[in-house]
Amino acid sequence: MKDVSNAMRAQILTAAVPYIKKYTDQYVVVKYGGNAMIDEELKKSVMKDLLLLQLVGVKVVLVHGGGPAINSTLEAMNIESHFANGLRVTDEATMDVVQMVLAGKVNKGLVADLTDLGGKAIGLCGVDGNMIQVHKQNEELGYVGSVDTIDTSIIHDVISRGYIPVISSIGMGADGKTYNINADTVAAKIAGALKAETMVAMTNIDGVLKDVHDPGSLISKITMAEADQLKADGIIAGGMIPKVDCCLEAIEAGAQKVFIINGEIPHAILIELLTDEGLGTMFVA
Ligand SMILES: Nc1ncnc2c1ncn2[C@@H]1O[C@H](COP(=O)(O)OP(=O)(O)O)[C@@H](O)[C@H]1O
Ligand SMILES: CC(=O)N[C@@H](CCC(=O)OP(=O)(O)O)C(=O)O
Repeated sequence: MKDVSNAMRAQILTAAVPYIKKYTDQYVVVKYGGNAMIDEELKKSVMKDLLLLQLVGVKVVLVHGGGPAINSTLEAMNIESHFANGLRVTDEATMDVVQMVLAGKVNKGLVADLTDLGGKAIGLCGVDGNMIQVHKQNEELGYVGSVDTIDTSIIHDVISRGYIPVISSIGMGADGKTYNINADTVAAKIAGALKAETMVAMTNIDGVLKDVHDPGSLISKITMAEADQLKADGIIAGGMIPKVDCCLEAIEAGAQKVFIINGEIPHAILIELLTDEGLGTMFVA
């Protein structure tokens, strides 16, 4: 019995070799957030997958959100949450909480998980090293930043030293203030700035669906024109709109492989990248 399972394990590992070769030395920007990040065990399993990718030579960049964690902290502090077009209206008090939760609790939690699993990770936000420079998107949204430039030098440094950069979506304004940015947007901008070949957005749904209530209606491959049509038809709605927009932006910036996958499926990222079996939605030009 033991021999059979060992043989099977070896078969699975060697079957991944041609896929691994495709990604070796390539940047893979992973956006991880939302509800897919809530389950602690699942989170550890995702971190293990990222470490495996790093071990086989992939330059992993982890960009994280944490919307649900911000919501629950705001609620505990009796601060109301408001959103406009999927973006959090961020006054000064809300910004303090966003920074505390994202750059503190969530970021350090992910770094701790990666470290505990034997990996090497450095937690950063866009304020560190003035990495993500922003301007105020508009007055109505308050401290929400629109990205002007990304300085990738610190990302290169961290990766060259063998660490996974773990980046939270907070930017630095020319006015000396810190700004809240949607984490999908940060992932797409970083993918563009790094000229990454691959971006993977992990969420809590299988990908883009023709009918949001029917998991069988998954669209495995979607072009930019098709995505625009589905948005116009109201089929891509809510939180999926900014996510799809960011995927399209990554494609426009030159990424070849852009996916939305369900982070709640165990080892979804390994299955998507290292097997023939496409799990989620792949974006193509
Ligand atoms: N056509 C669609 N296909 C899939 N999900 C959709 C679609 N339209 C709207 N959605 C919604 O978008 C949500 C994903 O966005 P969001 O919750 O903001 O993700 P995250 O928190 O991971 O960033 C899904 O859970 C789903 O409810
Ligand atoms: C401006 C804005 O909306 N920022 C987001 C940042 C976190 C995020 O994007 O988290 P998820 O990826 O988990 O949704 C927020 O405050 O919720």
